[in-house]
Amino acid sequence: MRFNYQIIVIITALLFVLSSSLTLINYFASINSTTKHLKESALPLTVDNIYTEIQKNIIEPSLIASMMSSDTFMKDWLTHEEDDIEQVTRFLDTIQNKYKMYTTFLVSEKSQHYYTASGVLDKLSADKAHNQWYFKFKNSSKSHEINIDYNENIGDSLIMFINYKIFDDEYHMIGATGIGLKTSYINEMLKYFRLQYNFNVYLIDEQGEVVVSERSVNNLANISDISALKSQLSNIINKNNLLLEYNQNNNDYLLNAKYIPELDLYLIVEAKVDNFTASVKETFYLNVCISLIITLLIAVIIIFYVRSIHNKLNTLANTDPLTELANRRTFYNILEHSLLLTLRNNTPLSTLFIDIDNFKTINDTLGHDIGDKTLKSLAGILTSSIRKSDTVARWGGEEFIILLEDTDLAHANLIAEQLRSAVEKNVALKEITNKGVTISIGVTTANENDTVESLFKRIDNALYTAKNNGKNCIAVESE
Ligand SMILES: Nc1nc2c(ncn2[C@@H]2O[C@H](COP(=O)(O)OP(=O)(O)OP(=O)(O)O)[C@@H](O)[C@H]2O)c(=O)[nH]1
Repeated sequence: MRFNYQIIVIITALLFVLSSSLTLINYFASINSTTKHLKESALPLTVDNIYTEIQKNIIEPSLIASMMSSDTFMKDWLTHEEDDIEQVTRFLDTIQNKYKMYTTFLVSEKSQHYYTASGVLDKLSADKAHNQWYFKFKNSSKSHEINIDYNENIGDSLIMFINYKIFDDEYHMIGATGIGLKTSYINEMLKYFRLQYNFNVYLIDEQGEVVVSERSVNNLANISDISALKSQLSNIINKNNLLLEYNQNNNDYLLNAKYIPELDLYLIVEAKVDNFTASVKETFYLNVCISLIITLLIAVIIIFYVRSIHNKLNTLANTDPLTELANRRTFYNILEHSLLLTLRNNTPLSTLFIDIDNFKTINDTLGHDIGDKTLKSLAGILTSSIRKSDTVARWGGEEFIILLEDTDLAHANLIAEQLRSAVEKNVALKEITNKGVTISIGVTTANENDTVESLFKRIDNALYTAKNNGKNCIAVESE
């Protein structure tokens, strides 16, 4: 019986396909739920959180600047010849310290003086490059603006200015005031959003220009520079709380835009989908490896288990359970093969057919167990008496058969006689049966025309003759 590996391969493949399919289904379900969670919950919630943070960090300064611009003291001071500078510097200093601003300032349209908490810092001139912001702002229609700029009078760091125009009662612009925040502080805030929520956060104006962003991480100048978003600018501007999906450089992004009226800017919160599905992908690869290992382990266990059953069945099918000798079927196959080899190699092949004399009497007088013991003991004697290359089998009942390879009739006769004598004298058999056991043996040798059947017929005749000749003897049936 040959071991069939094909079925093991099919079972292993089926197991692998099954576990891989489940892992794949699980993977796509996880990706879907992660993306859904991102779209429907994480992103909108984060936008609200960030909006609150921005309110705290930018809107509050913006309100302070707005409050400064409408302060009556400021208006009065500007319209009354700017006579007591100390008064205005104290005002600017109080606001700066109270709200922990980096700087506070006031520009007088009339004198073109730039005041800070330390006094007059500069005299503005349209010719000076770093004063250009004021003249642009003055000429714009905006009442306030956010301007990120250097101010060489304050220091070399980049500062975010929140500028508000000051109007008199006739709505003439009489100056500008506001506060300055260090952009490193804004950078820290945006960096916090990125690290805390894994989102890229920035603020754009109506033209799509990026007004506030985390420098060194986000170098985007205008949202239209993202080709996938070029056509979406009007949607971002017109629809509040817009959710967009786009692909840039083979990466999927989700973008949520929200208008912040206090700043007149649009908050953009952008999520790279891969950043959120990376752990799902890692889990997927891990699951594939685990299912592969488990499938292989199951395959190995199946192979070992099926092989052991297969071996047991093989043994059961080919051996006699009582004596553990080859059974009739096995012997038949071996004989068939040996006959072919004999013909081909022209070597002699002999067989001995052995029958225990009066075995029925042993069973009847001493019982079946003793009969079994006698059979086992005789099997041991026969096996140990022949060469390893020869075959001994239990033919059935109390009959045994021996195949003697490369043995002619004379030699087979000699071996038969030795066996007969050894059994007759065997002490163990005498102990088992009290009076000992004898056997009759039929001997023959194969000729070139022999088939398994013709050889059996001859050897059976030989045994019959031996029995008829009085048992405990050998009879030869020549070829
Ligand atoms: N204990 C035992 N007895 C068996 C087994 N197989 C066959 N027998 C018995 O062997 C006996 C064979 O009896 P017979 O065929 O009459 O042969 P015999 O008594 O040896 O007589 P001769 O062959 O003429 O010497 C029968 O009683 C069977 O029941 C077995 O496995 N165990």
